[in-house]
Amino acid sequence: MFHIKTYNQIAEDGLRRFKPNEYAVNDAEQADAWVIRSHDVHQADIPPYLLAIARAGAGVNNIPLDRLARQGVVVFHTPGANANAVKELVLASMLLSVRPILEGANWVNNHTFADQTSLEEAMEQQKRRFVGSELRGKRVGIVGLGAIGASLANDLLHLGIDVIGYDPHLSVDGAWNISQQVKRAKQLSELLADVDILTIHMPLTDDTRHMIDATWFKQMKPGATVLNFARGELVNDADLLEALDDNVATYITDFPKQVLLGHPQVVAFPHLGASTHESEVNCAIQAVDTLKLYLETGSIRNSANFPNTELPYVGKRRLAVLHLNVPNMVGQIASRLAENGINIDNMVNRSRNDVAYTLIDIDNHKHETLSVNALYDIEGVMRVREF
Ligand SMILES: NC(=O)c1ccc[n+]([C@@H]2O[C@H](COP(=O)([O-])OP(=O)(O)OC[C@H]3O[C@@H](n4cnc5c(N)ncnc54)[C@H](O)[C@@H]3O)[C@@H](O)[C@H]2O)c1
Ligand SMILES: O=C(O)[C@H](O)COP(=O)(O)O
Repeated sequence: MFHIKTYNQIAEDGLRRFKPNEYAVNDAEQADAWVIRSHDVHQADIPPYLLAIARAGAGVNNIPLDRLARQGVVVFHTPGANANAVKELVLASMLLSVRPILEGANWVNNHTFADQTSLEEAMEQQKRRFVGSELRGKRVGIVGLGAIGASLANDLLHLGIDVIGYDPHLSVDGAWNISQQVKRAKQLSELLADVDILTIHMPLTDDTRHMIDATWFKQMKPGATVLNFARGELVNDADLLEALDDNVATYITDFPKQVLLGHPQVVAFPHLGASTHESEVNCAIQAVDTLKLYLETGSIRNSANFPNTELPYVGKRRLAVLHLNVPNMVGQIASRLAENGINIDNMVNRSRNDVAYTLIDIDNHKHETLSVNALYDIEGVMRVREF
């Protein structure tokens, strides 16, 4: 029986995939794994028995990935599972940025009128205040062409928008998802100087924190809009406030900051990007499925801190070893097994940055002689599991 603890609102459709005879959800403090959304793991105590954390969502900046990797805790996330929800909110925000839709709705809802005739007269008189423009023909710059950015780029083309993208780390597979009509900026400056709307879809990391600052804003056209549905900490708020007094007309974000609240040129949503039923279900299902795969077979899919490592589970005795990515680990593991008279039937080893993972299927009938302690004795081994 595995024990699972959840943080935040995780869709029932996902949690139902934990079969009650094999998993207990939120019934014990000592959980083998957590399923979370934006829960801040940086501040959490990580118990030694915790095997994995599954983030039902894309961004993993709320999780100390490297520290957990060195503690042998595998972190999973759900790439792409909420991309459509975010894209649709970004599209809505782009429409809000060119037409004073909210202002018009607020005006009509916040007034009282003597009768229908006076309502209609007031409307006809006032509607000139709410004239906007159209998205068609505008130029949009997208920074980060991953799951959200790529899908957005393709849809914007269908709306008659000129799209230019920038992503220095774009994978070949990622590039295949993007229409050839999306222009590619080789330098960020090519994009910034030229767009009416800039939208940010890159992750928050130590390299990108506060990256969007005066050097970006100063290159932008007067009257430009900036959309940030990625993370608040990507932006230097002081520089943004100066830019709003200068050339940037509007900032629309999913990540409200105290210093920006109430600013007449800022529209902020309470982190609603992934908050659709469809996206919450997608994320929960993907998170639970990858977590179950790991807990039940040792295979790692969609991890954010360990290499993806899959070995079809054929019911043989299996060892799963999380270890540092240093020379001769596989050799030492194989020697220890040989010393115990154990024959390796199948094996896979993958590395990612400082850590690595080795999955070994061994001959069933020899298993009595095995002691995982023999593997823990190897320096650099973080965790050994047996199946
Ligand atoms: N508002 C929300 O509710 C919500 C929902 C999902 C994701 N997000 C945020 O959006 C981010 C992107 O999500 P995604 O699903 O598209 O992730 P993704 O991993 O599919 O795409 C991120 C892209 O950013 C690119 N990138 C990395 N560093 C870059 C840089 N310095 N300049 C330009 N591009 C860079 C990567 O190469 C990648 O293609 C997430 O990391 C998360 O922070 C927010
Ligand atoms: O990175 C993400 O997936 C989003 O920010 C969604 O966060 P949430 O799951 O807390 O809504």
